Amino acid sequence: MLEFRGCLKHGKGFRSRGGTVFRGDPGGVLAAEDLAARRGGRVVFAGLSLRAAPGEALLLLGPNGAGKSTLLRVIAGLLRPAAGRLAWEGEDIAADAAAHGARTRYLGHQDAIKPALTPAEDLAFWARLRGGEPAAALEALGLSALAGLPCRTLSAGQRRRLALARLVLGDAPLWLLDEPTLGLDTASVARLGTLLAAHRARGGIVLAATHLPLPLPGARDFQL
Ligand SMILES: Nc1ncnc2c1ncn2[C@@H]1O[C@H](COP(=O)(O)OP(=O)(O)OP(=O)(O)O)[C@@H](O)[C@H]1O
Repeated sequence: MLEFRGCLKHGKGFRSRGGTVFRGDPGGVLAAEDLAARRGGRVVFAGLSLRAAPGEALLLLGPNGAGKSTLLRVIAGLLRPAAGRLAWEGEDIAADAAAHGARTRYLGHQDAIKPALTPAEDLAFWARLRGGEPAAALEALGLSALAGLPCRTLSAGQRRRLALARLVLGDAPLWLLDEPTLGLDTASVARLGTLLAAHRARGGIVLAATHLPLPLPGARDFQL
């Protein structure tokens, strides 16, 4: 059984160490209990429990096919668990899927970047849904100089940076990242490290699946 037990409820009205709160969501504890997932009729994992408190980061580790992406998709609410319970601040995430969607940023393998749009247009679209400043998001990932180019001309690493730039739009306390550094150069990995540190300092949670080194000091390993 995979375990990371010790689920405790924090009180409502959490304030982060930096004093900043997430608008519309005060931050909270994510807890999974006895979670199971099935794909293609096969059980990928079962009996999985974990907990992440504000400011914490979990590194999901394991061989190809272990279920890291599956777990992130389940936590994102994109895949229904076959068993078990997922809770935010003690409340089942299924009870309010819209609220869970609003508090979650999920970076998957597919980036859904439209080839004809520019990075500025892409981020403006997401900013209309989530809030935030596209220019600041471009700057955070070093994309300002590429803001007006059609996305079809971006390199693989530049596309990844654009997908990462969406994370910083709006206020979402739960970041779920699948191989976030794939294709990134050294400077971009460092930029991502700065973003992750700022997110955690505000009380945000990071769950990241990766086979590559990730700038997440103090992250707990979670083996699948
Ligand atoms: N759409 C799908 N339909 C059926 N089976 C799937 C599907 N997606 C994944 N699987 C299976 O689920 C299992 C877990 O896959 P998953 O992508 O979660 O693993 P992973 O740990 O993220 O792997 P990797 O390190 O290669 O990214 C694998 O055995 C895979 O074949």
